[in-house]
Amino acid sequence: MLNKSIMDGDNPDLTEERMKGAFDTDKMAAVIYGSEKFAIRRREITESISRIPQLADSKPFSFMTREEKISESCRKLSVLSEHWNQLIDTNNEEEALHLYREVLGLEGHAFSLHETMFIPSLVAQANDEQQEKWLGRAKRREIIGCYAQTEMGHGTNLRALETTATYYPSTQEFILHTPTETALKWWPGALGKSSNYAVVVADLVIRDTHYGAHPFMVQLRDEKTHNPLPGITVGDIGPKMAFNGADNGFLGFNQYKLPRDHMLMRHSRVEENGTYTKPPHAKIGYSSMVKVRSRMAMDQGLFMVSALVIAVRYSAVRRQGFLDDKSREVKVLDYQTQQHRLFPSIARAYAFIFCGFETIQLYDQLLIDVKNGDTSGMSDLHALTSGLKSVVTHQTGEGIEQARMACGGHGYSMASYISEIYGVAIGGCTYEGENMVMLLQLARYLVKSVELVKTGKSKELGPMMNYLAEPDTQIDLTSGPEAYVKVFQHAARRQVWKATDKFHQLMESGQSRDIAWNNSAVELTRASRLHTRLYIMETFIRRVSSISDVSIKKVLIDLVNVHVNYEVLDIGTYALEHVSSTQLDSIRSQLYSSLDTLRPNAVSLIDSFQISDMQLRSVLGRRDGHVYTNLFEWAKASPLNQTHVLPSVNQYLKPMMDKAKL
Ligand SMILES: CCCCCCCC/C=C\CCCCCC(=O)SCCNC(=O)CCNC(=O)[C@H](O)C(C)(C)COP(=O)(O)OP(=O)(O)OC[C@H]1O[C@@H](n2cnc3c(N)ncnc32)[C@H](O)[C@@H]1OP(=O)(O)O
Ligand SMILES: Cc1cc2nc3c(=O)[nH]c(=O)nc-3n(C[C@H](O)[C@H](O)[C@H](O)COP(=O)(O)OP(=O)(O)OC[C@H]3O[C@@H](n4cnc5c(N)ncnc54)[C@H](O)[C@@H]3O)c2cc1C
Repeated sequence: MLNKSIMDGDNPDLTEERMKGAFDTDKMAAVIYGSEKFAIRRREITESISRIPQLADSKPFSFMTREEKISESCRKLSVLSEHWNQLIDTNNEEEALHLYREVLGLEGHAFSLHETMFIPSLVAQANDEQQEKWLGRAKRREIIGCYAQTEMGHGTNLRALETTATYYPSTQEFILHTPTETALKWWPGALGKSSNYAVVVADLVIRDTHYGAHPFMVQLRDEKTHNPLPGITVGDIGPKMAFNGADNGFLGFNQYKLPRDHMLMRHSRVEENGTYTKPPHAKIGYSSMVKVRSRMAMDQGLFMVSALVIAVRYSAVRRQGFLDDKSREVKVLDYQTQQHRLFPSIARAYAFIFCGFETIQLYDQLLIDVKNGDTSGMSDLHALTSGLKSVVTHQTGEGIEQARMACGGHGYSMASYISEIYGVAIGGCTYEGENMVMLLQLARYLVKSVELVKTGKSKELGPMMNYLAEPDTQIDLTSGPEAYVKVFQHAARRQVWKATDKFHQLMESGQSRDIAWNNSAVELTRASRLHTRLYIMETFIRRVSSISDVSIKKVLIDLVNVHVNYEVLDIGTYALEHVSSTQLDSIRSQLYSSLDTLRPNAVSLIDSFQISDMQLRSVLGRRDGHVYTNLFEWAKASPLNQTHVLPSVNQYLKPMMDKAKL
């Protein structure tokens, strides 16, 4: 059996799809998740969870209030606490994240930021003694932490954060203070009600000198009563577009005293007498953000996959309209428009996940290098992850929204759960640096790279930048995916140079650097996007070329073909400089035939992600494909259907109708 999801009693339309798949889904899972070992561990963890009934949702999530969602996730966390060690290797971050996704889903919970930013901040920023004191406690979950940086008035411009941490040598303490309303910390996940500790980012002040944003370990609540400590104002910021299982919070300090050794001092130090030692790299304190950005291609890829699992499975059981055979309606997955809506996103999701593996490894390596005193890789990774987080979050949002529309009316129902996936994923366009701002961070790096080429220093170009120094060449589009890489290189190079030239010309015309930058910003963001999409394409092709299993490689090459054709057409306006409109027509034909080629493997390609029904929380995306019966059951469970006559009918509608009858 090639597709391991085939089960007796499943919807025959889905079974038929799974029989058509030309590759082994377990083998594909090993490729997706980086190793056979981890793919097996994922399945084992999912299987073990299913044997603990208390970890199941106590009722459909979509019918829960915000308070119920928060209470439900806390209940499950307490059940999990009895099983951590038997379920996962607690030192393995990927296993922990898989466990969280399976049991708690994506709407957030008390530990939302604990694993993703609080512990990583301690790992990267705390010195050995501080790690000794707090890291073990955090890992054992004796304390719950979050990452409190953004303020009501400033998120993007970290240099303008208003919260101060003023050091007094006489008492060897910092005083944390919130000088204005806009200085209130605002947004941190799990801050409002759950966390009792936070890594707080504040402006370090010593003897009236401001040293800028630095991280501090701060206790917020009493460990026995969970009440806020004196001098601390903390609470929930209210409901959000999605992610409402998380208590994103506000936080204010009123002259709150903090011992000297609570500043995280791996890289910068304040001595007892107030002497300040600066870090080896000015932006080293930003590392927790780079850590999350380096994960975002993977995490967003998985968000997009969840929506695609739902849309592709549903499209294989939804029958509507006719093609040749007028005796039976077709699966909507057979329509070219449906395939065009979904398959390029499947390709992007695979590509994002392969990029994600690469950037996660790059971050882990950087962490080791920085510990050994080598900060030289920081700029490269900052530039790469800034562009990548911006492109993947935007394209993931587009892909999920198309997946929702591909499910027709039922996609709009919470029964599909796609709107929740969209709401959570789209937050990624904003958190960890607003997308435009991060594209402009990459643009700084691109402009500097062009300046190196212009001044004859091409040898100093960073990784992935050599193409900026290369001349345009003839492109032979029949020579395979590499030709499409060339098209992207041409388009990205041209746009990067064009934007840089514009910026330089504006400065030469007398504009200040900042004004010239602002007046070139749209062109600069375009350059960043093209450069990043080139990186994604190259990584995808490189990863697929490295695969040895013949059947897996074949279907992934089909997927690469969908990707490269779609991507080049999508940047048609830039590509036109290098590709004729006749060539674009031929790319269009190739795209349509590559959709056709991929069609028999569509369900197996998304089954390979092995996302459980528990995690998916979608009636439309059920693995067994029994959509209609369960849709009716789901609707019957609506709180509105627990009584025939609602109180509001008796109170308002009936009297109104009765009055109208008189
Ligand atoms: C459990 C399952 C997991 C799945 C996921 C579930 C979903 C999770 C849901 C929710 C999680 C939410 C987590 C979100 C948490 C947050 O949002 S935390 C807050 C994040 N905040 C930001 O990202 C703020 C963005 N702003 C910045 O990063 C900076 O202000 C800035 C980089 C935009 C500017 O910094 P500034 O200090 O003003 O520097 P510049 O003058 O612009 O640049 C000077 C040079 O420094 C270089 N640089 C900047 N940053 C870095 C860095 N990190 N590393 C290396 N270098 C850096 C910059 O490129 C400049 O270099 P040049 O001078 O050479 O050009
Ligand atoms: C779901 C979610 C979870 C979050 N979790 C956390 C958390 O755990 N901890 C935490 O500290 N924070 C958290 N945040 C806050 C988040 O990091 C910030 O909202 C984010 O960094 C954007 O900053 P901002 O809100 O100040 O946006 P703004 O900077 O105010 O953005 C508004 C507009 O201004 C534009 N803009 C701003 N500056 C520039 C510029 N220099 N050039 C061009 N355009 C510019 C932006 O592009 C955008 O269009 C979270 C946010 C969300 C939505």
